[in-house]
Amino acid sequence: MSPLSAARAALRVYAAGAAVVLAQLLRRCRGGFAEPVLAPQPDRVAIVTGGTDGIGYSTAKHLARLGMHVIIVEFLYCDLASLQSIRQFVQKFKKKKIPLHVLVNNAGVMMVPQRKTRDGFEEHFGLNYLGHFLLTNLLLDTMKESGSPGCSARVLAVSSATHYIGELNMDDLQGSRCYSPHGAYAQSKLALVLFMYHLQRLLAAQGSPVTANVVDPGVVNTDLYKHVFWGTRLIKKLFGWWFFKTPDEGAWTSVYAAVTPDLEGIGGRYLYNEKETKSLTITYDLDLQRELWARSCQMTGIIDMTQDTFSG
Ligand SMILES: NC(=O)c1ccc[n+]([C@@H]2O[C@H](COP(=O)([O-])OP(=O)(O)OC[C@H]3O[C@@H](n4cnc5c(N)ncnc54)[C@H](O)[C@@H]3O)[C@@H](O)[C@H]2O)c1
Repeated sequence: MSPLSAARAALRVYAAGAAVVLAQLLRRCRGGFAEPVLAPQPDRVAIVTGGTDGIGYSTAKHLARLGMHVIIVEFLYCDLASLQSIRQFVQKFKKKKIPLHVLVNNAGVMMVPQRKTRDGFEEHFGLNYLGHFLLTNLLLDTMKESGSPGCSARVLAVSSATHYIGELNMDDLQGSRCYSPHGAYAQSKLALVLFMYHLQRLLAAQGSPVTANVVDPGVVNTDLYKHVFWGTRLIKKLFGWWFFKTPDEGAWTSVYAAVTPDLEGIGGRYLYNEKETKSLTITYDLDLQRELWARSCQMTGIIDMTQDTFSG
């Protein structure tokens, strides 16, 4: 990415954020956000990555209140910036011999300075996207066993409105030529959408009782903003309580998508404010979905089952 493209990416991220904040403000003036009413979920198990803070903590809390057994990644230690740590986490989880009905791929970092994960991937791409790609793939067999027709297991990925201005640079996924923290964050959130859509097609083709959807929490008052420009941090500090959603409000779309009967058997959707909405046009590009999936399999060292499923 050239310096000019990096500046353009920053402006576009701020413009996308401002548009969401404005819409949230209008909604606040018209009565605000209402907590979805959901039925108890006893005997169901969920994993929420990044469940120690912010939206993830609120998601875990709400799911636990509905009666779910919730595993918070970090309490069962998992560093999503390390492929080895993810594999160890999955091994530990599987030793528990419990089912898995809901996986919320929520953890993330935003606009961090250029740095790498333990495996040498750019941090946004490696942690926000690839870490969840590996985690999900390693847990899929358990989820397939845990779901049943009429009571599917559910995979969710927490994306963001920034995906709308994201660009997937297949020639330089690690942003090594010219790093833009804004572009890298947006790319990781775009990759998550492509991932969920492709996964859903794969699961549907296999007739698996597992669905995959994307959730967008809106702009939420959390610590995610600690690396953004100081002026933005100041605005958040002064007006965040009014402009931004609270972490509980930000979690509602995740909680809704995790348990609502309205989405039973339904996947491949982008959900915002508990409603389906369109994602960026290129996210529906099947070739791009397939290409990213294949590259991600190579990068994480897992076998690509896509060819067998779609040709068989
Ligand atoms: N806050 C917002 O306005 C907003 C908007 C759109 C999308 N999101 C997305 O929501 C998700 C949650 O963000 P948040 O706002 O609650 O931020 P947050 O900073 O409050 O929480 C992030 C969580 O991710 C965890 N995490 C970070 N690095 C990790 C690692 N290496 N391994 C395991 N866990 C790790 C942290 O421990 C923390 O629990 C993120 O994916 C973010 O991109 C947030």
